[in-house]
Amino acid sequence: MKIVEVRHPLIRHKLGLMRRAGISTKEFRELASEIASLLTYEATKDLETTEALIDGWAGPVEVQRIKGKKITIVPILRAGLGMLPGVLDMIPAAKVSVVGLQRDEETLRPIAYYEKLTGRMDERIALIVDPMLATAGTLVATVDMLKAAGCRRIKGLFLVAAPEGLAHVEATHPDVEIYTASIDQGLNQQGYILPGLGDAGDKIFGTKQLAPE
Ligand SMILES: O=P(O)(O)OC[C@H]1O[C@H](OP(=O)(O)OP(=O)(O)O)[C@H](O)[C@@H]1O
Ligand SMILES: O=c1cc[nH]c(=O)[nH]1
Ligand SMILES: [Mg+2]
Repeated sequence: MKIVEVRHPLIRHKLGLMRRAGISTKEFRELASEIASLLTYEATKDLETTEALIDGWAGPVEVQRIKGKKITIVPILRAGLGMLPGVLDMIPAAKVSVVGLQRDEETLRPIAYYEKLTGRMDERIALIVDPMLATAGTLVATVDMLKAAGCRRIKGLFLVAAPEGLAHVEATHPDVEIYTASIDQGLNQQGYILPGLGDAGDKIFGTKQLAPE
């Protein structure tokens, strides 16, 4: 299975800023979006291009264009919305397919509450975006939805991933590619990633903060 921890200095620096206790909503949002742009750059390195002849300023010129039906971005509500602007900065014409899932705080199982996918999913590369890959229950349920809609090429972009979640994805959907800014130490008893970022949804939306244990 392809798992890429993107260890670029800009990403490492920005992720370090995100880990500070007491970070503001504004700063957390900005950094989530900036790292999302950098992860998108890495995750789209293998897109196929095709040549086209166009009228340039000095006459005909051969240029490259991305081939085929292209990409749909799949933000997972809520927290995935925090990465969406950064991904759209890199791929402004992409269709966006939104899914909504929330983890039950007791069982840690995801509850799906929304699904609105764009057309022709079988012809697109899906770029799932979510800041956190913890147990991976949310990602596995999202991939199930996308595959049921015919999607065959799926990549996931995460700010932080836990080894337990990566093992879960590898056991269930080894064809999915994962790009993350960091593979962290692991999960605590409440299913939060350590050292992690805390509750990414709360930090992006300015709702309740996770109290330190
Ligand atoms: O890998 P998992 O164990 O499934 O956990 C990861 C999920 O948990 C968080 O969302 P949350 O359920 O808190 O929803 P929210 O985005 O609405 O806050 C996070 O944004 C992921 O979607
Ligand atoms: O560490 C975690 C795990 C799940 N969801 C979060 O927001 N943070
Ligand atoms: Mg949350």
